[in-house]
Amino acid sequence: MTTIPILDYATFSGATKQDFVDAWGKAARGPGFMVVKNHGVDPRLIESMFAKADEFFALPGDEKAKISIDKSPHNRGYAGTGSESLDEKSGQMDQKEAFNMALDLPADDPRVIAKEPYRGTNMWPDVPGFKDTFTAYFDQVFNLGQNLHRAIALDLGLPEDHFAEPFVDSMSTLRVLRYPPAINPQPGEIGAGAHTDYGSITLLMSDGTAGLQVKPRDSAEWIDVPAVDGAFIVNIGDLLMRWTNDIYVSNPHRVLRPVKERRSIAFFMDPNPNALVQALPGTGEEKHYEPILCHEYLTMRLTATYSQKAAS
Ligand SMILES: O=C(O)CCC(=O)C(=O)O
Ligand SMILES: [Fe+2]
Repeated sequence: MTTIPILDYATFSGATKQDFVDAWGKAARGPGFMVVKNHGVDPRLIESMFAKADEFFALPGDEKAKISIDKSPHNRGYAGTGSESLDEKSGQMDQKEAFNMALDLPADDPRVIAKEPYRGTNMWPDVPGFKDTFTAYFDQVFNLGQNLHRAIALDLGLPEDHFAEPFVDSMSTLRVLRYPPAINPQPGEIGAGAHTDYGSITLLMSDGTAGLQVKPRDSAEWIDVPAVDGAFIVNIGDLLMRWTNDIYVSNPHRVLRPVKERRSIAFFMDPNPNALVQALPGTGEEKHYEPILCHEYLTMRLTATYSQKAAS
């Protein structure tokens, strides 16, 4: 039976640094999911994130619709309940609402003017302190993610700063999610359909309400991902699986419809849109994937997620 390991980030220094790297490597090759505690992200900031997300989700529908993701070519803004299907084959729309933000570039940035993929400005709701809280959280979690990529590099026998460059001006996305409670949930009813994440790693903070499950590729069973108070759930995404030529595993996961409201904060750590993701040195002679640009891969996956709406 697969278990989701708990890693202590405080050990990633000094005499115990290699222990953390080894624990990371084992988790990344196995379930592809781990709990990371003592991560250094300010607990008061996490609390503020949930508070600001609650204020936002409580706004009237027409207020949230003003910043609809449909108006953004850059995957930003508000996605309403029933607008996404992470499991395109299920025929079910996800029962969740969400708000996304990413690197904010001014309208006169040459990359915005040139209409480079995923380069643009955020759409903010009219909630006092929302932008500052989200921006501060984005920065702290991105910093943690960069440090975790140092552990990844060491585990793969690469220079510790190997991943610094591909994450300059990254297209990482911060997303808050709210799953409304099911009045009378039926077996198999989902909040978020089975899927793998698209990027490098995801750092997820939940409010502790159960529902997230993972199905390791070698398992027929869905396993509950434990909610450890204040800790991040970190999982491997598809681009890191491609980068490591399948040494690391990006595993399918889903969220069951909760009986009480559930909120989570996902930080999808994705490289620079123009980063070329191809098998890293030392990951084997036989290449399992064609090299792909980060933005090409993301567009392919996001199009599938939203296409159900057009079809329905
Ligand atoms: O809300 C969660 O716990 C997980 C959400 C998720 O897997 C996703 O948005 O990719
Ligand atoms: Fe996910």
